Amino acid sequence: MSIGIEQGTILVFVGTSGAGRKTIAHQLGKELGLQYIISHTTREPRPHESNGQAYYFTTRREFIDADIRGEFIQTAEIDNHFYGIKRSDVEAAFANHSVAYVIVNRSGANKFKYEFKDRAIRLFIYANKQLILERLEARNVSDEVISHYLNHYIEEVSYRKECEHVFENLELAATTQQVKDAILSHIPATTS
Ligand SMILES: Nc1ncnc2c1ncn2[C@@H]1O[C@H](COP(=O)(O)OP(=O)(O)OP(=O)(O)O)[C@@H](O)[C@H]1O
Ligand SMILES: Nc1nc2c(ncn2[C@@H]2O[C@H](COP(=O)(O)O)[C@@H](O)[C@H]2O)c(=O)[nH]1
Repeated sequence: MSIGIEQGTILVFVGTSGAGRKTIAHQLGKELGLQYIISHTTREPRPHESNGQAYYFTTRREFIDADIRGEFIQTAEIDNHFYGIKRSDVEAAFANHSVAYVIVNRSGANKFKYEFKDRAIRLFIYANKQLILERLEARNVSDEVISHYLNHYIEEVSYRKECEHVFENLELAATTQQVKDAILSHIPATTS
């Protein structure tokens, strides 16, 4: 069944980098049958990231050309890298799903809210800076990535007041359940 971009609901996972957005979003994506809309980026893949899974990795030239052709629904420049989600990927997601999700920063969340209005549900997930640092160090994440995460902390954390739902991710299973309950308050349990 084709829902179309005009009727689909978009879940916008936003928050402080490293707080657990990806872990929670993908877990619930699997459980609830939600379609992930993958971003395009010009940054280098990190260890364990493959093309078409975490991101579509692309060159600056390709990204700029696609942007000039008006292919992106939104773009952001973060730490000298471009990120964006293509309108065609959003349309493809809603061709056979009524609910899809994205994982973006605050400017991306604002853009989806502007485009989808009440059909955009912003789920803000955060943890305190010290906790993020400890979790990332425990996972042997590089110093460069850690400082990239923490440099944007203040800018991102202040966005929580504008979001429909806010979660502090202390205990993973409990937070995942809270996010699930919030999602199910907007959509039926079977979505695809
Ligand atoms: N409640 C939790 N307790 C301990 N570790 C957690 C918890 N939630 C997530 N983590 C771990 O924290 C790390 C960061 O999580 P994740 O990659 O999901 O964050 P993120 O917010 O999506 O970050 P980004 O998108 O900026 O990379 C992962 O190693 C994940 O397993
Ligand atoms: N506005 C957008 N933000 C995006 C997009 N894709 C990812 N992101 C956010 O960028 C930062 C950095 O991500 P990282 O993977 O390089 O650490 C993070 O907050 C992402 O959620 C996008 O298409 N648009």
